[in-house]
Amino acid sequence: MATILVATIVELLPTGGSAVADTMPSALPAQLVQDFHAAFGDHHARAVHAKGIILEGSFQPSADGARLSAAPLFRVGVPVTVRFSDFTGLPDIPDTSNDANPRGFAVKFHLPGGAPYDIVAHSFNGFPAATAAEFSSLLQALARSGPDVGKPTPLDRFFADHPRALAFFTTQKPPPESFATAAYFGVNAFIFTDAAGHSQSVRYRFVPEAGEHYLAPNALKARSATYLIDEIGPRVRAQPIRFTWYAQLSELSDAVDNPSVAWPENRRLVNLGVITIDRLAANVPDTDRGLLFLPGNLPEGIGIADPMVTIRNAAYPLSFHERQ
Ligand code: HEM
Repeated sequence: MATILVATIVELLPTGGSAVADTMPSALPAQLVQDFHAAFGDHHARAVHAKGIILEGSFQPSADGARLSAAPLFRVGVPVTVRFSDFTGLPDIPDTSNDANPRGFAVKFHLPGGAPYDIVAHSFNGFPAATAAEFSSLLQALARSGPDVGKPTPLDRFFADHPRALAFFTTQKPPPESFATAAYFGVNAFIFTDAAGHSQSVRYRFVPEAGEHYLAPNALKARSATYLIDEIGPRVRAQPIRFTWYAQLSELSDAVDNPSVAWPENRRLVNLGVITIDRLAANVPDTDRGLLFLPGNLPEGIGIADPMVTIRNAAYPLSFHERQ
């Protein structure tokens, strides 16, 4: 049944992986959710980043954030809910697995008045595909490349034509010591508009106050399949976990619609403020099931620069409804 559905949707899709495809409100979001299921199985959980843990805290803005965007968020501290996660749609993926990279970091800012603002980031400064349509092709190649498939697999062929996808899967950092010791990247670009109406494209990054620490192979061997989930509770009870949130400012030559290319490291980073995580949430199935982070939930003063965000924003609720 699922195969027939996917085949039908594939016929409806525009061919190729152009940015134009990402602006179309086509069947692509539904296709992408099916692609995740084909690649990872459907476990009645998040289609991807299925394994995770929820914590609570607050955001305190910096003065520089308010200069860059008129968003009220940068004028007042607000509570946040965050969820750290492992990659793939496998709810029981071992935290020690390399396939669990990149790790996820999603933040929900509880703004005054109740309007939501969400950021959904991961621990790699880039993405394996330039557009959502290209990402769909990658997931389909992955799904068709099981251990019994002869070489070159569809994934090998995809990598041969898409070196950035190969780099994504082969240059991840080792598993982190803790979810609190990885840096996270927003990857897609957004537009900040200041009080005078001046606009600037930015990409987000979250830098851990505890420093970045990753596990050497020997140390990893001693860790359990749930070491990240087990570690974060005692850590946050002992002391708050902090991340500084930065906006990386684009320059004219930086593409805002291709998250597979990281912007040069010499681009200016503006400190937007600090996220302080100070307690575990009630990590019961109802809480996790009811939590939806939407990358297109934006406050006034922040807009979408990368069309991939629009497709993501349509795909996440489909997965959310499936897992109710
Ligand atoms: C076309 C590109 C993408 C698609 C189609 C996609 C799709 C999805 C879907 C369907 C979910 C599950 C939503 C839910 O059930 O609540 C999800 C979750 C997630 N995605 Fe994406 N995603 C894309 C790009 C990205 C990018 C660029 C990042 C990181 C920069 C990212 C990071 C995450 C994370 C961390 C979660 C877990 C959120 C949570 O904790 O609830 N995704 N994605």
